[in-house]
Amino acid sequence: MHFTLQKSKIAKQSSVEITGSKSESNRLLLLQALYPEFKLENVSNSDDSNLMTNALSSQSEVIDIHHAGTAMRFLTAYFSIQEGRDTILTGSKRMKERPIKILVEALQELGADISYEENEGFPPIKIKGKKLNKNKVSLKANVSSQYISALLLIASKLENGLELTLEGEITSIPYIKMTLSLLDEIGIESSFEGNTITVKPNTKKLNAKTLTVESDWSSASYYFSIAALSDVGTEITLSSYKENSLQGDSALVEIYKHFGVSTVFNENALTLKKETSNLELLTLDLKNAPDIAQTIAVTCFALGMSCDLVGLHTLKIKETDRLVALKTEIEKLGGKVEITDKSLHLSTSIDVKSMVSITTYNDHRMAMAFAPLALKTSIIIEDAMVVSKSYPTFWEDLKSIGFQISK
Ligand SMILES: O=C(O)C1=C[C@@H](OP(=O)(O)O)[C@@H](O)[C@H](O)C1
Ligand SMILES: C=C(OP(=O)(O)O)C(=O)O
Repeated sequence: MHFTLQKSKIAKQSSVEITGSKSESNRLLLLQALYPEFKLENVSNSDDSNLMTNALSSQSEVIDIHHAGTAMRFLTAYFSIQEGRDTILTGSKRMKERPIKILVEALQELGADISYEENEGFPPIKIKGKKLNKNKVSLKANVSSQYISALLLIASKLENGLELTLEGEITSIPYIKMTLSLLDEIGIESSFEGNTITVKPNTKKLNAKTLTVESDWSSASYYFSIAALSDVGTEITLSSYKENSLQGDSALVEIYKHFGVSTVFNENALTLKKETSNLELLTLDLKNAPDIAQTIAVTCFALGMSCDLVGLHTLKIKETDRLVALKTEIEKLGGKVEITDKSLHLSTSIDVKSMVSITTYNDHRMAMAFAPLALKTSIIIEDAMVVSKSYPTFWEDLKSIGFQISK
């Protein structure tokens, strides 16, 4: 279904509640399956977290995880240690193109029994759950941190814990640290020194407690963009957020200062305020926050700013090739974009074309990143419900703050 967003203006003050982080939820749901003694609040209502919940309680042999990358990677590790159980993990057409070999080889090295059902190195995979008897493994760390988090999540259930050696430059480090912090919150010990991560084994019951998931910072990014494109003085309040977040995308607070967006924390609420700004060339390395690259590129384009975004080497293997998708769609709107396989350069643009139809390529973040442009011009977002992968109420929330959206 295509949505038309008429050129809109938002209220001077508005507020939006966003549910729990998809990344934190998917980790905690897996940990809860391993350690049922703790409870969760503010779990993400995203499709990807629902798929994770259903997969963890499913008794079927074949589990289809659709487009959910973290769920695919985390469940590969989880089912590898479900002794005596056979599972086939499959997914969407795109999921079958998203590489998993580095994780599969690391698990096989630890003793797992995993084979490919179609193409080597890619889902679907067949996992024969068993006890893993080794505790040391090395893996390449520059392709996806999700492989590393997957291993860390099951590590405490291995007889001797786990010692992981990370090879090469480590990408998306905040996501690895998030995994270790959540292990620490539930009482599992670990250390991360240089390129070695160790996790201690655990056979005890953990102390029962309730963990409240912080709301999703990647979802918040679209409001940072909306604030940046709004009139000076506009305020948007988002909840529930913490000043000391486990989510690397909280770097938005610093990054959006370049666009004249200031932020104030008040208990669990975060208020964004548009101030005046200088529209200078922006250079950013996003290897620690890849999921906000699309938001930032579109904000720059809408404000007529040029930017150099680097550290984008993981974007090609996400829901779509996000570098190619960004170039194609920004150029439809009249922008000029140059890409390599790890960077994007946007030249200053003059006008944003009106009523352009944005293709979203089964990528929730393409739909959400381009939506704020409706503050500048009318725009069509194709296959708009793609947003449910991470943020199902996105369109209702946008309407509630003044966006004019019709089918
Ligand atoms: O661990 C996680 O929750 C995630 C890690 C990142 O992936 P990469 O490490 O593959 O960049 C990020 O892009 C993804 O949306 C969520
Ligand atoms: C890359 C993402 O998700 P995943 O890898 O879990 O599919 C994302 O949400 O932007």
